[in-house]
Amino acid sequence: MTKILIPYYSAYGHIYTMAQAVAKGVEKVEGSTAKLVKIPEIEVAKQALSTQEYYVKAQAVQNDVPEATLDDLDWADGIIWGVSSRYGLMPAQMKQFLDSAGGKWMTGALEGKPTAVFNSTGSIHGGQESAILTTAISLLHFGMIFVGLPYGENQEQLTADGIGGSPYGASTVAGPDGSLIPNERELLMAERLGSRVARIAKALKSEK
Ligand SMILES: Cc1cc2nc3c(=O)[nH]c(=O)nc-3n(C[C@H](O)[C@H](O)[C@H](O)COP(=O)(O)O)c2cc1C
Repeated sequence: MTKILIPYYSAYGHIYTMAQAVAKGVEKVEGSTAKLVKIPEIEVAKQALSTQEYYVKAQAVQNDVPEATLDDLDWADGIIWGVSSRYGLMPAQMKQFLDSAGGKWMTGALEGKPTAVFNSTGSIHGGQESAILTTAISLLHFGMIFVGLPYGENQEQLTADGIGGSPYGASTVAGPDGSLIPNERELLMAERLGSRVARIAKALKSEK
């Protein structure tokens, strides 16, 4: 069985919806299984956001998703990270989790595992590419093999419409007020990203 972990942080639910599409893509690859885990909330954000009805509702929907642990990283043959943009970068929640994984970096536990990133922003030019590419820097420090989302498999990218998706990874535009939901084309690209990582993880595993 090829095991693909999908650790994500989603304050308002868009990344969670994308994560489900990524998982669907993983499971389309024969012999692959996907596990969704949410990155733990940080105290300062909990205090700031728990008064927002929209945040509370989105968290309730994710109640049954287990929290990510460092052991999950060992379990996985491939890891696809769900990272929304915070000032053009990954959220502090995700950075804190990665920082807590220093032991995995030291032992090289993640070296050679394929990895990818999907994203959500408020606005079209709010930093989808910057958040994905800067997250890739950390993943390369862990020795992971970064997997993108090629045009050849994702013709939806060849558009001037205000949708997500780039050669760097799948993404969605949530809208400045968060009122948009991931559209069909964005979900399809997220699915294909899941399949691509699963296929690569399966091939790498068979070589061991
Ligand atoms: C502190 C903070 C910083 C943000 N920074 C950006 C940003 O740089 N660019 C952008 O387009 N959206 C930004 N947003 C909007 C989020 O990216 C958007 O709410 C998120 O993609 C929605 O995903 P979620 O529903 O999974 O939380 C920011 C939101 C917050 C709360």
